[in-house]
Amino acid sequence: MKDLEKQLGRIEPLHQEAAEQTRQHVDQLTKPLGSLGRLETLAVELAAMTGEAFPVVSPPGIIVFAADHGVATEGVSAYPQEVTAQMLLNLTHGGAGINVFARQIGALQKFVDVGVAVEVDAPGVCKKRIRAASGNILREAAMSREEAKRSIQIGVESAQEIVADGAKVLIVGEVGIGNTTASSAILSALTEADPDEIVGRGTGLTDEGWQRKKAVVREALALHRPDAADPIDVLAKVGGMEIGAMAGAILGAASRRVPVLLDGFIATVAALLAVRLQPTVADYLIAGHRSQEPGHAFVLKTLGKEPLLDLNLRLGEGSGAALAFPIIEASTRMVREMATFASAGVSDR
Ligand SMILES: Cc1cc2ncn([C@H]3O[C@H](COP(=O)(O)O)[C@@H](O)[C@H]3O)c2cc1C
Ligand SMILES: O=C(O)c1cccnc1
Repeated sequence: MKDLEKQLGRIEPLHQEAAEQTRQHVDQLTKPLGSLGRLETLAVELAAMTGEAFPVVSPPGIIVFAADHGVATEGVSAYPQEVTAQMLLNLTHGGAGINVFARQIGALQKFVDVGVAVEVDAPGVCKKRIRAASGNILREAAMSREEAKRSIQIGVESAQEIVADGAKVLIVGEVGIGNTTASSAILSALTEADPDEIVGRGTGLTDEGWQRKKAVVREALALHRPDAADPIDVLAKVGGMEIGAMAGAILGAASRRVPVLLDGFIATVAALLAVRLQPTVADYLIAGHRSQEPGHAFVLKTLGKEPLLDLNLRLGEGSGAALAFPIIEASTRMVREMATFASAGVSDR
């Protein structure tokens, strides 16, 4: 995507010198060699991403993108479409799960409407509406190619804005009734995964609803035949605007050397889209948690990422990533605040 490259610039390779400096420093801290396990590798990864041997990850920035899905009328979600707009309003009032966890970690928060069916009039909503809900993928494309590109562009810009506001790590989240259906279709299209293996119950479908959802994904893929080698085609035909925006935001953060802490199934499918658009973005991703949605384990494996937490969550909104944030913050505090054997006068081996 040429315009995207122009807008992003290059996503820089990892900073090996900073990583090496951190690795050496971690080995001088007052603890048995390697005893802080994954925290140690995380600290080194964060140095490689940011280019700083003593990285800072606070404050994190959380962007929640909201959009509706035409396919929601096909009985693929346990909840009705109007919940998307209602949850967007709830987010601006600070009452959603992600608001609570965002406050807990002192995060900057941004809520972006990229295509909710009914416009929400609230001062906290950033209005970047592409259209009122995507098309029903059982009958038509989710959106045009131009609209898909626009969703990515909005994501890039939103990330650049929150980074300019001071965010040191990016978390992307979403609300959009029906978006686990769209994410499953994207994942199947990009990886040829069998819908039976990756389609889950989303918000809590009954057995019957779950079977219907699998059939919907299968039929939508058979109708549109998205081109796996063309991520924009996949996004346009079976995706969603908030998923495109999340992919764009992930690219936008990485282009500023800002690490991305991934949430659940939907956010991680967006990350896979981003990786297919620009493979180097993979170096800037940390998996926050593993969601209950079966496709999440699959997409994490495809990306080669091991999640920090496994708490049986299935909420989305960025919630699992926000809950994982204190772990990455701990890794940076370890580097910055622990004494070394030399400074503390503790005997080395
Ligand atoms: C009250 C409520 C709050 C939510 N917050 C996130 N989601 C999550 O559930 C939806 C996806 O699941 P499905 O594909 O089954 O519709 C998305 O809105 C997602 O963000 C919610 C869902 C509900 C009902
Ligand atoms: O894993 C997720 O992100 C998820 C799962 C179910 C419903 N909403 C989000």
